[in-house]
Formats: sequence, structure tokens, C-alpha cells
Amino acid sequence: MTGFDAIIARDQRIEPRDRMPDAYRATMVRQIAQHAHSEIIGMQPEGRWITRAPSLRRKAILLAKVQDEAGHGLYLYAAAETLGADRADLTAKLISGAQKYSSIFNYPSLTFADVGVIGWLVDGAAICNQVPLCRTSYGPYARAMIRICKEESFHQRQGYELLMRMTRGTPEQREMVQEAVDRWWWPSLMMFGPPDAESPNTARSMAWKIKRHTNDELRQRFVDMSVPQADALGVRLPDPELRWNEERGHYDFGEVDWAEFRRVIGGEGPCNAERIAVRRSAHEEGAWVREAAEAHAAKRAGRAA
Ligand SMILES: CC(C)(COP(=O)(O)OP(=O)(O)OC[C@H]1O[C@@H](n2cnc3c(N)ncnc32)[C@H](O)[C@@H]1OP(=O)(O)O)[C@@H](O)C(=O)NCCC(=O)NCCSC(=O)Cc1ccccc1
Repeated sequence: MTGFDAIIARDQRIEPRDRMPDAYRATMVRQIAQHAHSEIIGMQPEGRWITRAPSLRRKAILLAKVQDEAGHGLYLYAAAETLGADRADLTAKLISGAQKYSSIFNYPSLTFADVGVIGWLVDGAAICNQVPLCRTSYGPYARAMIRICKEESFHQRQGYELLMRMTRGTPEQREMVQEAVDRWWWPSLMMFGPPDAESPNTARSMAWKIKRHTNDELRQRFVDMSVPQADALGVRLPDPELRWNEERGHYDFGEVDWAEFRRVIGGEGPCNAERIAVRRSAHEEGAWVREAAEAHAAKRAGRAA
């Protein structure tokens, strides 16, 4: 065994200059681009609360979190570029709908409690999925993931801390938290992707050590982790079938609405059109910045010559 297969078998990293099967490269570009797009689109649900945060402290925290998400998108686009992808082309594919981003960001953030619940559940699910990606087989992606996970873990704690404050507040605040949990719980479970039996990419991505666990394994890990956290907050997870299974050593949980998942990734979620429209207009309105940066770079290069 030599080359690519030997590197994978030894559990070492594939680096940009290594030979790799075309399908490995295509899978990596697909996953990294989808991940980068998710970070960038993911700024929108929380971003709309920055101007309406209830205190200066909450505003500063939220602003920092949303800025981190932009940074994550940038590291990830840079990782995709090491595979030969072109950043402008990836953005064009996001805007045209040719590439996906996470289903979760197609749901609206209706109250300030959503900021806390996104931090707790959405960042919690992201961490569950992404910590194993620190050991993914493609070097630049694995290394980007280390810093991203550290920041996501801060994001998750800020969400949980916000919810702790709100659940110890007024009955209205507690109700607001419960209502947000009711809306975000099931979509959070969908973040892990389709069930293993219906996941076309899992087997090959596991063989290539891109994915270290299957979608269902990570979903289970997330449920097991979230139940005690919900108890500590004093909120109810909206699943009547959720109960501890002594034999399995895991929580049993109800069936995700996979028809809804397919609708959302097919473009029919509550906010798909709005998310893409906002991204498209930001891109178009930012054209002058890209042009100015290019003109500046050309001028500097001319001067150096
Ligand atoms: C697990 C999975 C998401 C999917 O496994 P795979 O082996 O790749 O696919 P599989 O065969 O199982 O699925 C078949 C098809 O369905 C697609 N699809 C599946 N699930 C979803 C979905 N939920 N949404 C949309 N599409 C989904 C999938 O791409 C594939 O598409 P294809 O038609 O083939 O092109 C994997 O790509 C992964 O780990 N990605 C990295 C993590 C990542 O991207 N995290 C981002 C969110 S966290 C964040 O942004 C942080 C944050 C927090 C708070 C605020 C702001 C930011």
C-alpha cells in the first residue's frame, strides 16, 4: 500500500500537495464549502438581534460571537482553496443554490431567547459534530477545526449562561425560553444529517476517515448530552418519547420529521429565500470593497516592481 491509501491507513493527514483520488477532493470541497457557507449564513439568525440586545453586555457578547462566525467561514473557505476551489466560485454557488448550507439556519429567530437557544443547542450540536473533525483526514480542515471548536465551545457556554439567567428570571422569560426550545430542538437534531441508512456519503467518508462517526452516532451523543443540560435549566425537551434506556445506556428519542428536513434542504424552509436574498445583496453591495482591494493590491504590486 502506498501513497494516499497508506497515509489514510496510518491515520496521518492528507496535505494539499499529496495525490488524492478525485472523488476524495470533490467530497472534501463539498463538505468544507457547505460548512463555510453555514458559518456565513449562520450569522443571520443571531445577527438580527445585535441592534436589539437588551443590554450593552449582551450586545458586545453577541457581536463577538457573530464576528467569530465570519472568521470561521473565512478559515474554511481558505481550507477549500487549498484543494483548488475558487472562493468567488463557491460564493456564486451558494447564492445560486448549487451548494448547500446547514438546514438549521433556515428557521427564524423570533425572540431574544432564541439567541440563548441557538448558542446552547445549535452550537452544542455543531461541537458534537466538529470535535471529531479535528481528526479528519484532510490536514488543513482538521487544523481549522481546532480553533473553530474552541470558539464554538465559548459560544455554547454564552448561550447556556444566557438561558440560565432567563430561566431564573420572570415567568414570561421562562416561557420565552421554553417556547424557543420547542422550536429549535427538532431542527437541531436534523443538523447531523439524514439517518445512516439514507446517508449516501457516510460509508465512503468513514472509509476515508473524513467522518469519524456516523450521523446517527453523533445525533445520539447530542441527545445524551442535552437531556441533563435541559434538566439543569428546568426546560422540557419537546419529545414525549424521550426516555433513558438502561439496556442501551442511551436516551431513546422520537422520530425526526425527515419530510420536513428534505423540504428545508430542498429550499422550502421558512427562511431559505430570505437567507439567500440577504447574502446576495451583501455580496452585491460589497462589490466596491472587492474592487478597491484589488486596485490597491495592483497599485502596491506596481510600486514594488
Ligand atoms: C454530517 C454532515 C452535515 C452531512 O454528512 P455528509 O456525509 O456530508 O452527507 P450525507 O450523505 O449524510 O447527507 C446527504 C446530503 O444531505 C446534505 N446534508 C446533510 N445534512 C444536512 C443538513 N443538516 N443541512 C443541509 N444539508 C445537509 C449533505 O451535504 C449531502 O448533500 P449532497 O446532496 O451530497 O451534496 C457533514 O457534511 C458534516 O459533518 N459537515 C461539517 C459540519 C457542518 O457543515 N456544520 C455546519 C453547521 S454548524 C455551524 O455552522 C456553526 C454555527 C453555529 C451557530 C451559528 C452559526 C454557525
